[in-house]
Amino acid sequence: MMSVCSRSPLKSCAQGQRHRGARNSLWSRSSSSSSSSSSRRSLTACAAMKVTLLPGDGIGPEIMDVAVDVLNTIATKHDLTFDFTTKLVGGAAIDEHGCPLPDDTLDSCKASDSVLLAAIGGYKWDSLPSNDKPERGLLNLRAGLGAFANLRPAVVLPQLADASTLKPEVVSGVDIMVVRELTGGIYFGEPKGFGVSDKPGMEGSRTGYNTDVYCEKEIERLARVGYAVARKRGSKVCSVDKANVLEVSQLWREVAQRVRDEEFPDIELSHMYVDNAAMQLVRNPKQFDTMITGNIFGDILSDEASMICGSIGMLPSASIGEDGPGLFEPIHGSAPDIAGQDISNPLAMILSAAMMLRYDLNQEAAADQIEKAVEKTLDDGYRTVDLMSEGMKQVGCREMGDMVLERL
Ligand SMILES: NC(=O)C1=CN([C@@H]2O[C@H](COP(=O)(O)OP(=O)(O)OC[C@H]3O[C@@H](n4cnc5c(N)ncnc54)[C@H](O)[C@@H]3O)[C@@H](O)[C@H]2O)C=CC1
Ligand SMILES: CC(C)CC(=O)C(=O)O
Ligand SMILES: [Mg+2]
Repeated sequence: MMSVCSRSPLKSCAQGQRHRGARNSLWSRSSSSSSSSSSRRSLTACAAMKVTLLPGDGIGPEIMDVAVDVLNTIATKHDLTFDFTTKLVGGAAIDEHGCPLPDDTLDSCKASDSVLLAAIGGYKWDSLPSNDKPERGLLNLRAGLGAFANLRPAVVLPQLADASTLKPEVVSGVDIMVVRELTGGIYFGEPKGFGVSDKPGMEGSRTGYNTDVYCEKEIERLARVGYAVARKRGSKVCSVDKANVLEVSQLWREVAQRVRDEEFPDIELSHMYVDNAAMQLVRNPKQFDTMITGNIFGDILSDEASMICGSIGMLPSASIGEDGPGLFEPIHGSAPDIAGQDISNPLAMILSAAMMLRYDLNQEAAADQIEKAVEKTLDDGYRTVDLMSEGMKQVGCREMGDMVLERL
C-alpha cells in the first residue's frame, strides 16, 4: 500500500543527536529505506528527542492533542523518549504576551530537535496591522528557523479516491510533491505598506503594495532541494512561475534551469506558468511528479492540490533548512469556522508528526507505523465530516484520533 509521505527525501539524525548539515549530503542519496544504516542507528536507545509543540489557534489545540497522543503511543512501541515543551504562537501568544512570536517561543524551537505546529490565526486578530498579526508570527518562525523549503506531499490514498470533488479516474494514483520556497518572495519582500497613489487618474487614492523578490541564492537552494527530492521520486520536475509577466519569475526560471543543467542533468525539467499550472492540476494532476515554486504560488497550488486528495485536512508538510530543527505542520489553517466543535480532521496533523519522525528524528519505522494506522483507519470506513461519503462512519476529531491510536 502506498504510504502518505513515505518517499523520504531527507534524513538528518539519530535520536537526540542532531547531525547539523547532514541533510545536504543526504539530499543526493539515491534512495532511502527503513533498513538504511542511519535508520538502524536510530533504533538504539539514546537521549530524549526535544520537540517544541505549538498548538496555536482555532482547531490547533484539538488536533495537536490528538497528534501528541499518537506520538506518546508510538514512543512506547518503539522505545522512544520525547521531551515535549509547549509554547505559544500566533493569536494565543498575542493574547498572552502582546506579540505573535515571543522570544521564548523561538528560543525553545531553536533549542529543539524538531518543531511541531498546528495552525495560527483567527477572526479575533484579523484587524491588527500586518506586522502584529498571528500570520506574521508564523512567517517569522519559518524565517527564524531558516526553514526555506516547504515539502507538501499531495497523495491520493486509494481509500479516498472518491472523496475528491474531481472524478476518481482523474485523481486515482496522484502523488505530487510540491516544494515551495518558504522564507522569501512576496510574503517577505520590501518595500511593502500603504500609501497614496500618484497614478494618472487615481491621484490621492489609498494604495497597498508588496514586493515579490528573490535573489539567485534563494532560488538556487530551493531548486537543489526540489531536484534532490525529485531524484527519490520520478526525477521529473515542473517549475512553476509567471515568467511571461514578472521579472522575479524570469530570474526564477533562468536559475532553476541553470541549477538543473549544471548539477542535476538527470532531472527532467519543464516550466509552466502558474495560471496554467492551476488549470492543469484540475485537468490532469497525474502529469505532475515534483513541483518547485515560490512562496505565494506554492501556498495557493498546494491548497488546490489538497482537494485532489479529498480534503485540506489530509495534507501534512515539512519545512526544512540547511541546518537546525525542521518545522512540521499541516498545510491548512486554524479553521476558525469549525473550531471548538470537535469536527476537524486531525489526519494532516498526525501525518505531519509522522513526517517529523521520518525527516528530522530519523524514526522511519515509527513514521511508517503511524501512516499505516491512518490508512487502516480510513480502510475501516472512519471519516471526519470533510471526507464523509455514503456508507462511511462519521467521527469527530477526538474519535478519529482514537481510531488511529487503536490501530497503531
Ligand atoms: N499554517 C497556518 O497556520 C495557516 C493559517 N491560516 C490562517 O487560518 C485562518 C483561517 O484561514 P482560512 O483561509 O479559512 O483557511 P483554513 O485552512 O483554516 O480553512 C479553510 C477551510 O478548510 C476547512 N478546514 C481546514 N482545516 C481543516 C481540517 N483539519 N478539518 C476539516 N476542515 C478543515 C475550514 O473549516 C475552512 O472551511 C486565517 O487566520 C489564516 O490566516 C491559513 C493557512 C495556514
Ligand atoms: C501565514 C500564511 C502564509 C500561511 C499559509 O497559508 C500557508 O503557509 O499555507
Ligand atoms: Mg496556505
